[in-house]
Amino acid sequence: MDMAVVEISLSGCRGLAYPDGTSDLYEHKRAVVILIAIILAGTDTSAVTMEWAMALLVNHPQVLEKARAELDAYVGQDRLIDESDLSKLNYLKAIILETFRLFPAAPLLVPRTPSSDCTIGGFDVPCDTILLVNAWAIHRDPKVWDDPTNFNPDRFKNGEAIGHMLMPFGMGRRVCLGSSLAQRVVGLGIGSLIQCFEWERVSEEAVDLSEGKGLTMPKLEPLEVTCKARDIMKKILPK
Ligand code: HEM
Repeated sequence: MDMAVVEISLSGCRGLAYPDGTSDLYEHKRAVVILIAIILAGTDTSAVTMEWAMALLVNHPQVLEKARAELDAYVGQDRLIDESDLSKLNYLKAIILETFRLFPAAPLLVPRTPSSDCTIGGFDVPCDTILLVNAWAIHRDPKVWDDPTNFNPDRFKNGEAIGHMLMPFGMGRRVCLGSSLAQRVVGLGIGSLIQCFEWERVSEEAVDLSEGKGLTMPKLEPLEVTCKARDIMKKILPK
């Protein structure tokens, strides 16, 4: 298909315009729906994950310190973390995996319906039953994880997720198509926050990690923290 111009307007569809002057309203609608799905599925999920990661880090200053040391060793204080650095930052990757484990942004994944009668885990499931996969519970199952409620990035050696029990992006045919982008966005976001600022809780009390309600899983109380710019900020901000 030739390149086409998608014109999105609040008032509705204007058509998908091809270079040869033709247009296609149906294709246009499909393109808009896909774009909206990507924006909806891709923004809040990543933002919520970064908030959980920061909440966990200020509650575990020794983990934050170790992540800062890794960033200072591999990236330094003269330039901002870049996408190409992420593959070397194993501890940062482990922090993000551990955040995904404890607080998956889509805890029930996306509902499934079997197209024929089947058996799942010993249960007879009739065709068209709506099934929910509770990734949140699987991620905290003591049969699968040691000390499951403890935030311990070291369980992901070399920043690698082992096995199939970590499923923040779902699994199978309908797996999240933005998972690679999301891991980079969250990695760069959290990495630059750690590199550029010193973070602390607003009080001695640990940040409350209760979950709120929502399509994605937000913190019940929005995160409040204090931050102080590190020296790198003087170098990277325009004079
Ligand atoms: C931390 C960030 C993200 C998390 C935790 C996340 C999680 C998920 C999960 C659990 C699913 C359902 C998969 C399943 O049921 O097997 C999903 C689907 C999807 N995600 Fe993500 N996602 C994230 C970021 C993104 C981004 C950045 C994009 C796009 C740019 C995106 C686009 C989508 C789309 C389009 C689907 C539907 C796929 C389908 O039904 O075929 N997601 N995501």
